[in-house]
Amino acid sequence: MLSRQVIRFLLLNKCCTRRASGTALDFQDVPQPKGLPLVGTTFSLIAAGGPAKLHKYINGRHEKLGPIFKDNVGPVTAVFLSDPDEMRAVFAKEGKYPIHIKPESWLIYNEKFGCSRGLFFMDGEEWLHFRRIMNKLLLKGNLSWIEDSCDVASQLFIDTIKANTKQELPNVEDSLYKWSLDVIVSILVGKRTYQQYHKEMEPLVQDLAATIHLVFRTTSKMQLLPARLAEKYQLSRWKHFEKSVNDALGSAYKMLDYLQSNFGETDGLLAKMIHEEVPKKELDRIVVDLILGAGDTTAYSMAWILFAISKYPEVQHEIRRQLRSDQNTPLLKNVVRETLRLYPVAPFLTRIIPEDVVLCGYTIPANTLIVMSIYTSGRSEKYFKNPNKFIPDRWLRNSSANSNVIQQASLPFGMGSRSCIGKKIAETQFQMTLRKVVENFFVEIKNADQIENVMQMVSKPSKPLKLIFNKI
Ligand code: HEM
Repeated sequence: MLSRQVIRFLLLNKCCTRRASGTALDFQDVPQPKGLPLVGTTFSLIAAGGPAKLHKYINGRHEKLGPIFKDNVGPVTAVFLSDPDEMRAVFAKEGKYPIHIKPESWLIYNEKFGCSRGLFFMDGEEWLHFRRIMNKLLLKGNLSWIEDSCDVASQLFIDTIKANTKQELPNVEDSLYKWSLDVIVSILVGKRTYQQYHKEMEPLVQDLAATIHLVFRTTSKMQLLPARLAEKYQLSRWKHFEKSVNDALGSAYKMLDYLQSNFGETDGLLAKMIHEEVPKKELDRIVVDLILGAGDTTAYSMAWILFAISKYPEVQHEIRRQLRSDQNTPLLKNVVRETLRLYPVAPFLTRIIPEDVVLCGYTIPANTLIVMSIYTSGRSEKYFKNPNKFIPDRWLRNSSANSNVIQQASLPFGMGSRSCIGKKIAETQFQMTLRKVVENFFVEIKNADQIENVMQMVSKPSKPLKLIFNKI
């Protein structure tokens, strides 16, 4: 019998040969798991642990079927892809207005309440217009103002920890949600204003953190249900979801109104958007969605970073040692990269390509849903030596720890013109907070062995982390 690795090697080689000879196979030949018509493998997914295990379930499918397979997700046929080179081919064909899918429950909510939303929900010319403005403000040029804002917010987090040293930090998740919202509000109004007024804003930030935290729980509970039916029959899950979104949008708009009426003219993002003449209505939509988009992604990524450095204490010691001689040590950046490779909070990226595209040697018809398995590519043996090990130095140029690492094999923020607009904010806040944590504390974890990676809209630790911050 052929081993799994041999089968994978043959599949990969077959892809390359077909691509080189220019003879693509038909869509119907794309490998497919056995499943019931219509529901596809939904039942196998439930048996494998439900949506919480989706990334691992799809990873298992890739191990069996190779870098490409197709499967029914409910009534839709999707193509799953895990090879980084083939993903690059998808982004190369995504065109001027890349299309990604949005959670059905959110689309129904937006439709029901006539809710216009920010960048993630925009499409076509409208998306491109506002995306260009936001690229200029958040991804290009001098971004030292972002560092300044992250500095204030990460210091607030350190102060929270200082009040809880030598004992388990209670409600780590809540503290991290609060920290992620401190960052985004500080970005909106600028460092000086946030430094001066954060105490006054505290109840609003706490309220935001709580309501946004809840929305992600209720959205993930909608994952396996057909949202339209759940709404039509007013199932309790739908009702909880609808209420939580009302509350979260309500508190985000309340915060925005407060910031605009008091601090609209400061040196933060709000003032920069006004300067770029973003109309009030669109400014509100975009900013509210930045607030919502920042919450869970950064809170759980930071949780994974704390998990990683407490599980690998030698990494903590090394960061501290390197910081003494080089404040700009690449190790901070590489710890963040390595954490996001192993624990990407968004383990899948989606695209719908408006023309036929050849992937792994198969012709994929226009408008097919393509799901890129970032969790699987980030743990690919082809690109990462000892893929399941946490080795931050593998990202060093000319690293002996890993000579064949390539950027596109780990895409936590996506790729191309529709990649994450909050990437620089997130990277800056992680590095800055990590630096401050390591400079002030030695972090221990009491339950590392019990922590699994589960999906609840984003991938997160299965249990609250039991972290102890020892002052140094
Ligand atoms: C670890 C942190 C984060 C991760 C891993 C992450 C991941 C992603 C990914 C993968 C996408 C691309 C989706 C696609 O290609 O279709 C995306 C888009 C987006 N992200 Fe993030 N994100 C993070 C933090 C943030 C933050 C801090 C903000 C807000 C300040 C934010 C706001 C957005 C928005 C608005 C979009 C939609 C962009 C568009 O459609 O043009 N994200 N994010």
